Amino acid sequence: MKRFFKFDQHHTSYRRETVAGITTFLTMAYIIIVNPAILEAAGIPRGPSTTATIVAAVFGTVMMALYANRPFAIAPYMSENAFIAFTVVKVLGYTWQTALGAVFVAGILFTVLTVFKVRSWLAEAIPLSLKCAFAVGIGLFLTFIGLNETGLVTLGVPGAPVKMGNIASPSVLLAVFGYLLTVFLMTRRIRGAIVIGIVATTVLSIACGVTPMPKEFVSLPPDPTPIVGQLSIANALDFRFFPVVLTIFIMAFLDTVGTLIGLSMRADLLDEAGNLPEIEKPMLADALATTVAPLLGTTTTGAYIESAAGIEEGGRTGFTALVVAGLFLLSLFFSPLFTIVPPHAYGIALIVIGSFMVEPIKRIDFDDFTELVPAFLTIVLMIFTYNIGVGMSTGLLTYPLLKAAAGRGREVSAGMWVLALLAMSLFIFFPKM
Ligand SMILES: Nc1nc2[nH]cnc2c(=O)[nH]1
Repeated sequence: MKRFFKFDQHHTSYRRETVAGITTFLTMAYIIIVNPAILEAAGIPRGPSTTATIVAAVFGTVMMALYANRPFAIAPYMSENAFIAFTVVKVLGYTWQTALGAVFVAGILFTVLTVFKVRSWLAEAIPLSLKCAFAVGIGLFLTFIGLNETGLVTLGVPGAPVKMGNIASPSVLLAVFGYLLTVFLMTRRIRGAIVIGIVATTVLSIACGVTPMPKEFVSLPPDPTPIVGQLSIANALDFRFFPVVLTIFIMAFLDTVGTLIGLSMRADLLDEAGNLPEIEKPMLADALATTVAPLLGTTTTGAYIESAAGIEEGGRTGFTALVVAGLFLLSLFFSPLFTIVPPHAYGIALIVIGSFMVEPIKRIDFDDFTELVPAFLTIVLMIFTYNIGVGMSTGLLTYPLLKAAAGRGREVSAGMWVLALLAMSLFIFFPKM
């Protein structure tokens, strides 16, 4: 087993990988509740949707573990479920069956492009400054999500979109306690600091009566058959639906590429040229997960930014992903237990991870405007539009344009121009709200 997962090459151990897997799982377990809750707005029934969410995560993450041997977890994307529920179904008026058809078409397209190595060719065309910006932007985006989940930052007033939360409320105080505990443990270099922080905060929260004790610990998974195989591929292929299919495709395409590169940078898995060796493998795991998810009755599924939590705990191989998949599988039967972890407990991990993920900012050339500006726009738009795809698209579009404007167009590779075109089409076709 150790040889299969190449533990020696990655200087890792069962203990470290297991702690990493538990950490990543606890950081992303919210998806078991949140994904079905969001998709209910699209009309997908919550019970079957919970089972579909878990099974999609297990499928993708097992592929990532056993085929790609990378410490990345896979689950349905939050940016995409919201886009599908609120924009495609609620605003544009399509059925969820048609929307899932679009996800399936995008998944097939991903798979074909991955098999023909087009995706890895494009990923390798991205310059180092943008790759660093992806990692930094994702880190700060995670922090922003964490600050919001813990209640430290809340929705603002007109003219000031965010404001400080109520720091006297018990849940916010618990989050502050959990955060300080976690960073203290990290300063003392204690492995598992993030898990300890999450679990200690959850236990204290239950003890203080802020989080209710679950009424039961074991439950049978809801029957998913009402939504399995209900997607409508024929409707999704209607040419009037093309902008939606393209948007789903581009958003997921850029998100996955950026996430894989950003996480790999943090895990020190990139080679000297800044590329991830055998990147086709995690990409194929991700592409197949996106293809299978709509068949199960859920939305675009891909490599999760929360995997950064396990990477911080030292997770380097597919064994970390295998632990995550195993815990997701268990959650099919123990969901009341796993889902008690409140947002003010898992949010802590997201804030902590952000502080590590900003490190590559020092590799961005601040003295060269043609490198600095696209990287800067990537980072700030990722956070302030609350959309990884928009930040990346802006960086990918402005990079070649600024190089050309500076008379340095020759520094831009062919693949980068293709990405710029893809990025531009996101802005053209992104359905207007
Ligand atoms: N990469 C990525 N990770 C996520 N984790 C939760 N939602 C998302 C998402 O939309 N993209």
